[in-house]
Order: sequence, then C-alpha cells, then structure tokens
Amino acid sequence: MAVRYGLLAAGLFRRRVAIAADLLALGGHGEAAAEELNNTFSSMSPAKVTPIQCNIRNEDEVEALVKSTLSLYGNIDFLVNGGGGQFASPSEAIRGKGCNAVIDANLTGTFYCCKAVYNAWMKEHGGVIVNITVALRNGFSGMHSEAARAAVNNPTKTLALEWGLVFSETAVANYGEQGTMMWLKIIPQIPAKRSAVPEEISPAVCFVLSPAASCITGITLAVDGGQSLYSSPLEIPDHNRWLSPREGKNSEMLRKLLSGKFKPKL
Ligand SMILES: CCCCCCCCC/C=C/C(=O)SCCNC(=O)CCNC(=O)[C@H](O)C(C)(C)COP(=O)(O)OP(=O)(O)OC[C@H]1O[C@@H](n2cnc3c(N)ncnc32)[C@H](O)[C@@H]1OP(=O)(O)O
Ligand SMILES: NC(=O)C1=CN([C@@H]2O[C@H](COP(=O)(O)OP(=O)(O)OC[C@H]3O[C@@H](n4cnc5c(N)ncnc54)[C@H](OP(=O)(O)O)[C@@H]3O)[C@@H](O)[C@H]2O)C=CC1
Repeated sequence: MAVRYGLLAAGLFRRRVAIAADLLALGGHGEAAAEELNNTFSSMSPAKVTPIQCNIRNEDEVEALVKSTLSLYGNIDFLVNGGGGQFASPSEAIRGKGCNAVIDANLTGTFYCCKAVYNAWMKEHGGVIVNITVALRNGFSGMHSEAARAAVNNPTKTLALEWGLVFSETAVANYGEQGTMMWLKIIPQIPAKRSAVPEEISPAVCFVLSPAASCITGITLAVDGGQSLYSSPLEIPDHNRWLSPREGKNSEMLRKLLSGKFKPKL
C-alpha cells in the first residue's frame, strides 16, 4: 500500500488491522513519521511502515517510489492519495507559478501516483484507489486549491471506468492550522456544528478499501458533517457589482424590502 504521509495517513496506518494491510510504504518526507508509527505497532504484529522519499510533483520520482514499493513488498493492494495542500491567498493575488505549484501537488501528483500504480501493478492484479481532497461543493476558498481538488473529481470517475478498479474520492472537511480561522467562522454553518477529525476520515477510507465496498466505485464520499449539503465556507462581502434589475413595480418592491422600511404582515 503506497500512501503519502499526513495526519490522515497516520490514522489509516493505525487502522491497519481493519484493512488487513501489514506492509506499507510512505512517500513525502516521512522518516520521523514512519518511526513514530512503527513504535506504535506491537512487537507481535508483522506491520511495518517504510518511508520512501518522493516528490509526487515529479513523475520519475513517483515511478521510482512504486518500483521500490514493489521490490520491497511484491504487491500494492491499495493506493491512498492523501498528500496535498495550498498556500492561503485571496484569488486575485495568486500568481501563475503558485497556481501551477498547487495544481501539480494536488491534481497532477495524484494522477502520477494513480497511473504509476496502475501500470506497474493494478492493471494486471486489480486494486483499490482512494483520492483524498477537500469538501468544496458550493465554492471553497482560494481558486488554486479548489481548481485542483475539484479537478480530481471527474478523473476519479473516468479512471474507475477506464481501469475497472474500485475508485473513490473522499472529500474532507476537518481542521488544520491553515484552516483554523476559517473553520471557526463556518462551524455554526455546519449541520453537525463541528468539523470532522482525522479519526473520522480514516474509517471512511478503510470502508472503501475493504471488501464491504466491493461493489462500489467512482463515488465521492463527503466526510464533512453535512457542510457541503448546506453552506459554503466563502463569505460574500458587501458590494454593488451586480446589475440592477429592470425598473418597474417589482424592482421598487425589492428596494423597499431591502431598505428595511417595509413592514411585513406576517
Ligand atoms: C486560500 C485557501 C486557504 C485556506 C485553506 C483552508 C483549507 C483547510 C483545509 C485544508 C487543509 C490542508 O490542506 S492541510 C495540508 C497543509 N499543508 C499545506 O498546505 C502545505 C502545502 N504546501 C505545498 O504543498 C507547497 O508549499 C506548495 C504550495 C505547493 C508550493 O510549493 P513550493 O514550496 O515547492 O514552491 P514552488 O513550486 O517553488 O512555487 C512557489 C510559488 O508558489 C507561490 N506561493 C507559495 N507560497 C505562497 C504564499 N504563502 N503566498 C503567495 N504565494 C505563494 C508563489 O508564486 C511562489 O513563487 P515565487 O514567488 O517565485 O517564490
Ligand atoms: N487537515 C485538514 O484540515 C484538511 C486536509 N485536507 C486534505 O486531506 C489530505 C491529507 O491532509 P492531512 O493529512 O491533514 O495533511 P498533512 O499536511 O498532514 O499531510 C499532507 C502530506 O502531503 C505531503 N505532500 C505535500 N506535497 C507533497 C509532494 N509534492 N510530494 C510528496 N508529498 C507531499 C506532505 O508531505 P511532507 O510532510 O513530507 O512534506 C504531507 O505529509 C490533503 O490533501 C489535505 O489537503 C482536506 C480538508 C481538510
């Protein structure tokens, strides 16, 4: 199983029994993480995490990661694409280089990982791939990040059909240093009245990886406390950039309503 390290990946590794995966490989810079995780496994367990450094924005490095994983363990049953991120910036200030960097990390990197694992193993043996993104229905925040995350959605369905694998996208809304202020503001709008935590993401991923999901593919599973059904994390500042409606009695009524002077009967 090849994954990139992160909070969510750590949760997954700790649930290794649930998915019966004993031999795991990490991309990213996961040496310290692998050591920490290996220390949490009991001495009776055959589970072992091997860190293999890889920048998933580099296709050759991804192919080398998959090759090393196969030569170490002989098979790759699952791929969980959990890496990614963005920098915080208002959309109008994002430069091309930064936009491309975020798209490379979240979209192209995910594709490189899917393609390398498929070509080297799953094409012949089958397998399950999960792509983790951000819950962004109704708009998100920062066009670079949401462009990349939303762009994972359709290929997840396309590759599920083209490759005949069990494929899923898990859209996540939880917390994180970058998101803290934003989430604090939007928590009142989340139906669950709280964000999700990593311990609620990894069981959803384990479900898709497990035989319990053997007839499911190409889905997006939102683990977001209902947020994407209900609201958007974006705030709309006051502005007057929209066209006014055509003049007439309806626009007059609208102006009256918006002025606060209108006294409703109910
Ligand atoms: C809005 C949503 C928030 C709110 C988002 C809230 C989301 C909450 C939910 C999500 C949580 C998570 O994702 S949790 C994961 C948290 N971890 C992260 O997000 C870390 C992600 N960081 C990365 O992956 C990388 O640093 C990445 C952003 C791709 C940049 O890659 P590199 O550092 O390798 O940089 P390069 O490829 O050299 O590109 C650098 C260019 O990027 C741009 N750039 C980089 N940092 C910049 C910055 N702080 N402000 C402006 N621009 C910046 C500049 O144009 C740089 O060019 P120059 O000007 O020439 O230098
Ligand atoms: N935490 C949150 O609040 C939320 C997270 N998400 C998304 O869920 C996924 C997992 O998040 P989480 O575990 O919390 O985040 P983390 O920041 O803990 O993990 C992201 C991992 O991605 C790795 N990574 C980033 N860029 C690259 C790259 N170019 N090559 C290899 N590895 C890379 C990082 O590796 P390294 O440390 O080695 O650089 C890091 O370990 C991410 O896609 C994230 O954006 C979505 C919504 C909310």
